[in-house]
Amino acid sequence: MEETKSDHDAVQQHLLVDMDELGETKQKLRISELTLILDTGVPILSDVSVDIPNGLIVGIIGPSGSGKSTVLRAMNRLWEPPKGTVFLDNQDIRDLDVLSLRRKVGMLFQVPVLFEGTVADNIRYGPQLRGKKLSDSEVTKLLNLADLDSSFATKNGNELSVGQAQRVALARTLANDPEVLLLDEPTSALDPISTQAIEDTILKLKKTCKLTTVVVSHSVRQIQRMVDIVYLLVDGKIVEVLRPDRLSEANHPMARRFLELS
Ligand SMILES: Nc1ncnc2c1ncn2[C@@H]1O[C@H](COP(=O)(O)OP(=O)(O)OP(=O)(O)O)[C@@H](O)[C@H]1O
Repeated sequence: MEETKSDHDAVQQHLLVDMDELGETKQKLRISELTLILDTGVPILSDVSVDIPNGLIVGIIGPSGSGKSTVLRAMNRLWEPPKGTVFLDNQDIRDLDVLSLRRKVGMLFQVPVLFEGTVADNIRYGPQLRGKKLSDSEVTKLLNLADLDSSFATKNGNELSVGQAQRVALARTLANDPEVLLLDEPTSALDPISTQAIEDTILKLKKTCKLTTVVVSHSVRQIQRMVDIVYLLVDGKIVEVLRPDRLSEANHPMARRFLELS
């Protein structure tokens, strides 16, 4: 059945989240009625609206294939959303230079891919594109932020575990001084220790830098540990918006099933 504007409003009104209660009302990023229908006529996203308040961590969860990554990729134009659907600080991201958008809205993927060269080369890469050379102490600071010590700077990517490589990828993203961080199942390939290091870093960045973060995760536990607001996506539609401590109050049958099985 097609979702209408009033269905969307109903979802929003049903919110168990009071944005004022969360203390931040300014929207850093906003997705408004985003729809993707493939040429074959298959709908992938239907009228998806997501508010991402400044300085908070927003989670997007839902069954496999529900469209979570597509929503995330729209936020830094890895998938080009239609005009008038995604806004950063109230500016349509389609009107922004794509490279500067991706610097402001950094992304971390499920599996880290490091460039050839040392860890320090990787971390220096982004700033270098803008003509800035990070000093050794700046590289160390970024490594420390991602819970790695300075000895990693001279290592090569192929000497690292996946967990360490993911932390380097995080440090590399942070080197661009992003305003928003997009995390696409950032710890699903990692052991519990590396998972905790990534989660702790994100929580620290929220506290110290008020970094706005959007995380797609299959782990309900991770969502409960990290996020302020949870959007539940089912079959390309936002069906619930909840606080992480109130996930059990989800009404949508598919959302309930997903949460029970997770
Ligand atoms: N440009 C595209 N062309 C064809 N199919 C697409 C395109 N973009 C997304 N899809 C399809 O849309 C659906 C949603 O994909 P997406 O990766 O966003 O879901 P997901 O919720 O992140 O899934 P998972 O949890 O398994 O990673 C999938 O069936 C995918 O194959």
